Amino acid sequence: MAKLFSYKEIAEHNTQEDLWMIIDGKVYDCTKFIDEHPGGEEVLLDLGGQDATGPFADIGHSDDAVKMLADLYVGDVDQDSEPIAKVDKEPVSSTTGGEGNGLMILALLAVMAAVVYFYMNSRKE
Ligand code: HEM
Repeated sequence: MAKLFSYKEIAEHNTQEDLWMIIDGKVYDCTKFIDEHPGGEEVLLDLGGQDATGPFADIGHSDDAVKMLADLYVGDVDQDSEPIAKVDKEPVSSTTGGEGNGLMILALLAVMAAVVYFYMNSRKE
């Protein structure tokens, strides 16, 4: 039976010296392949420890590329394990962004109100 790895465990393999990724529920150790990848090492490093199913498919990799995966296979994803929240910081920054936008709209409204006020006043004179 294939060895099962939790999302958390897989996520820890995200460096140039130790790089795993998930494609179609399977776990691949791409460490030795980083230097050989025709698409460059950057894209692989960016997806280290994560699910690369979408990006891998989007490129339209050849059958040869798909066959290469067999050599890198180390096991399967434990689907019962807790998926890693993509980027923890994201909701925080988007909330801050939201607040920033709200303040910006308020400031704009205040400026517009002031402009209208002065315009009306200047017409009265
Ligand atoms: C371990 C997994 C991967 C293997 C074995 C692999 C293999 C290959 C191979 C053999 C090629 C040459 C073209 C082809 O035969 O399709 C290629 C190109 C490429 N790969 Fe990957 N790849 C992997 C993962 C990824 C991932 C996750 C990305 C993320 C975006 C990626 C992006 C690219 C790009 C941009 C090219 C260049 C395409 C071009 O210039 O036409 N690859 N890859």
